[in-house]
Amino acid sequence: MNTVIETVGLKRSYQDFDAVRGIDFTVARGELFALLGTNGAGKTSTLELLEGQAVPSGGTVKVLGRDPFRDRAAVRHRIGVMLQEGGFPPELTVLETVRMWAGCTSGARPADEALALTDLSGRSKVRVKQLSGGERRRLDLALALLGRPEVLFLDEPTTGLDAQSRRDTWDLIRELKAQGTTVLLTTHYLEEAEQLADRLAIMHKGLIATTGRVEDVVSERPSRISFQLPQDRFLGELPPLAPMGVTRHSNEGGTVLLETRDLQRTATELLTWAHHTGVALHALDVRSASLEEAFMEIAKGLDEEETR
Ligand SMILES: Nc1ncnc2c1ncn2[C@@H]1O[C@H](COP(=O)(O)OP(=O)(O)OP(=O)(O)O)[C@@H](O)[C@H]1O
Repeated sequence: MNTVIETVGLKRSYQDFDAVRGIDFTVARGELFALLGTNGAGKTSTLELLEGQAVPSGGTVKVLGRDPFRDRAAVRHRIGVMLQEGGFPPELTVLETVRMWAGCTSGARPADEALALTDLSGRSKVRVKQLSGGERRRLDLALALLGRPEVLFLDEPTTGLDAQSRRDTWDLIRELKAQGTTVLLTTHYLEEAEQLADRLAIMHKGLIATTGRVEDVVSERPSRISFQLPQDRFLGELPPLAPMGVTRHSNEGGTVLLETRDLQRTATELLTWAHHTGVALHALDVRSASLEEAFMEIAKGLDEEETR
């Protein structure tokens, strides 16, 4: 594996508050790694350490084999950074902003190319202060792409974008990845991680709660089947639940909920039973585990552990 980003026991504290409490992860060349987490989990604090904007309080971070803070001169021109809130001079036009930035970037793409990539060509003469929130995000991205970076750091790149712009940005990120760019992004949109990420980490209160490929993180969670039995039927009439693959069950207010790690087997056996006994399962809902459920359970589970 050609490791491009590596953190070991990485920590960041603000005065006496530990925002990042020792995290380890690696990102290989050409990979897209998504950092997810609840508000205040420590994503931006981590990203800033990777970008060389701050010194860790503990542990180590390497980007392209170097310390991004100490070896800033060697690393800076090989990375692209899209901050959560880029600050631009409000009176400059979009084109002037890109040209100004290009002047400080070695080997910059032509300004027109950066604007075309981010679908801002039609807005080049508009002053920055007149852009919508979504257009500003795209201008941020255009600037991050100017130096044809090997590694791209994107902090919530599609926040504030409408559905179409979000999908266009995903296409652009996929294209950059196909060209070999390594991408680390933070996002609150779980669908974004599902669409783009090769691997992800879910952070909670300064720690990584789980990490892996999307399917691995999701497969740790159970799938669910829920339905209502007719009033003259009882849960006990079903075949034994454990051999059907059911790991947990409940029956609240007439709604039966079955959890299973073998959705196909459980659903098949349930429907076969219903067919043979002539029972109608009302409001039947069969649902695979999703990243959203994994996320919610992790956040909830860790909170419960802390309050114990
Ligand atoms: N400069 C600072 N001084 C003190 N505390 C800070 C500072 N910056 C961030 N924090 C705190 O550190 C914690 C982590 O913040 P961070 O911005 O890294 O979280 P995040 O995961 O990016 O959150 P969000 O999803 O809300 O953007 C939060 O509790 C935040 O209040």
